Amino acid sequence: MSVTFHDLSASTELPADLFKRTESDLSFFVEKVKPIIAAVKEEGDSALIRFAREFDGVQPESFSVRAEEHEFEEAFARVDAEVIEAIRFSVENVRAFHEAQKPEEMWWKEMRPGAFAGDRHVPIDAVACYVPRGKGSFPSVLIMTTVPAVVAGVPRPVVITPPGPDGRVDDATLIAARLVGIKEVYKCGGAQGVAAVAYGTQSVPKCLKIVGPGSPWVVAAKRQLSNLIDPGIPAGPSESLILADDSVNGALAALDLLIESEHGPDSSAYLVTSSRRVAEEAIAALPGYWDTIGEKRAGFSRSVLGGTHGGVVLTKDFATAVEFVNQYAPEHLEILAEEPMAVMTQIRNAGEILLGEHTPITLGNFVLGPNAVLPTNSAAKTAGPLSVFDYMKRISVGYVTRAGYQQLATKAKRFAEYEGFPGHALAVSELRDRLLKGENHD
Ligand SMILES: NC(=O)c1ccc[n+]([C@@H]2O[C@H](COP(=O)([O-])OP(=O)(O)OC[C@H]3O[C@@H](n4cnc5c(N)ncnc54)[C@H](O)[C@@H]3O)[C@@H](O)[C@H]2O)c1
Ligand SMILES: N[C@H](CO)Cc1c[nH]c[nH+]1
Ligand SMILES: [Zn+2]
Repeated sequence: MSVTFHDLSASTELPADLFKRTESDLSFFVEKVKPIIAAVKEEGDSALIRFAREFDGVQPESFSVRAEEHEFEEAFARVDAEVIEAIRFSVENVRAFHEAQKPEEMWWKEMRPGAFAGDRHVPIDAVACYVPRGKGSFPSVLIMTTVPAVVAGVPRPVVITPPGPDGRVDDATLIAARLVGIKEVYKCGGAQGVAAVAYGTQSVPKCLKIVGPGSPWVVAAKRQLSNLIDPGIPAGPSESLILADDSVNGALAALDLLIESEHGPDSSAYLVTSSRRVAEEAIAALPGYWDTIGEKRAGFSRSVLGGTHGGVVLTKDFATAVEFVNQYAPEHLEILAEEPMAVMTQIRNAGEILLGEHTPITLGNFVLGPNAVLPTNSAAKTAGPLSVFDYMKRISVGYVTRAGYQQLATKAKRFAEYEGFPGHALAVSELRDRLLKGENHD
């Protein structure tokens, strides 16, 4: 399969079809997850075990829904020391980034003399972090979803993730959990995992919110259960745009186009450029890269870049390329340009922006520090990356002193009378002063 080439060089029109993702239509999955959710609600753990056998191919007779202490210890013995070191390195950077992002516990402002108002930032009691494991294993997603939970001070952060056929959690995912300080890891994924944390089962605690990316099964279940559990920012199949100007080596742009296109056939990835040379060099380079990355991942990348959700887009001019990015609102945006910082200031919609040829998306996915769980399917038009704020809520606080009271009461009484609330008005009338002095209402 060759790369899909969208030659828009003769027009400034941007066809709406190019902005569609596989997530755009979830109706098939929404219907299919209904009986799975109902079974978990009804049967709890026994449904989780049945689905783990059916969807994840779990073989062993004995299967614990919660990962046990010995499984963490065995994971450390089985994983290469350099991988453990890379996990440690990532945890340090991701923690430092989110600590810098964490808001003050409280802020106050004197609104008028003697009248104070502010916000408290309070962690959410119990948050579930979804770590996918279908087309790969994702210790990096464990880091991205749990580190901000710990930094925010969530009392009960829990991880859910599908088991492998051996009935175990991926080893590096368990190691990452231990290094972050997560104690509860449950072996359930897909729609059944989302239902487990929405309803609670014999083993799995009911949580207030779920964060983390997942397959359409996960996304559909989150939508279905959004009245029971806060589904967090939408994070579905990975997607990227590489925006390149004429200063760029097209073969380098193609290299970075590989990154998110190898996630799965449901991903989306485009190189967007106003340079015909860059477009042609990229198209020429990709088959050689596919030959080096193994059949499974090359197959995914080929189907994305040769299909209807990816490829190379050649625009009339660079301003139109920038406009394409803003309309698409990608999860990951990489800018390869002579002046990437200047181009960045023209971008209004993207989950993350990675600048220049030494900042490939791979660094952001794993080790740089910002969160790599980002809004997909154009949600970056209104939402940002996963952050400590997703694990906290604000509580507004007000305090008015005796000296500050009268000015506010006079104004509030006018509102109360206009809006037709006599009780509100009475509460700020002279009656209050009399009651405060110990007199009675008569
Ligand atoms: N946005 C991000 O930050 C980010 C990060 C990593 C991965 N991703 C995306 O997350 C997704 C991960 O998907 P995945 O498949 O690898 O893992 P996943 O864990 O999300 O999905 C696998 C689960 O889906 C369920 N499932 C599979 N087939 C089913 C069927 N026929 N019926 C019912 N349930 C079924 C099973 O429970 C299985 O355990 C990918 O699309 C990837 O692009 C996104
Ligand atoms: N690309 C994903 C976020 O969209 C993050 C990731 C993890 N592993 C590989 N990639
Ligand atoms: Zn990735």
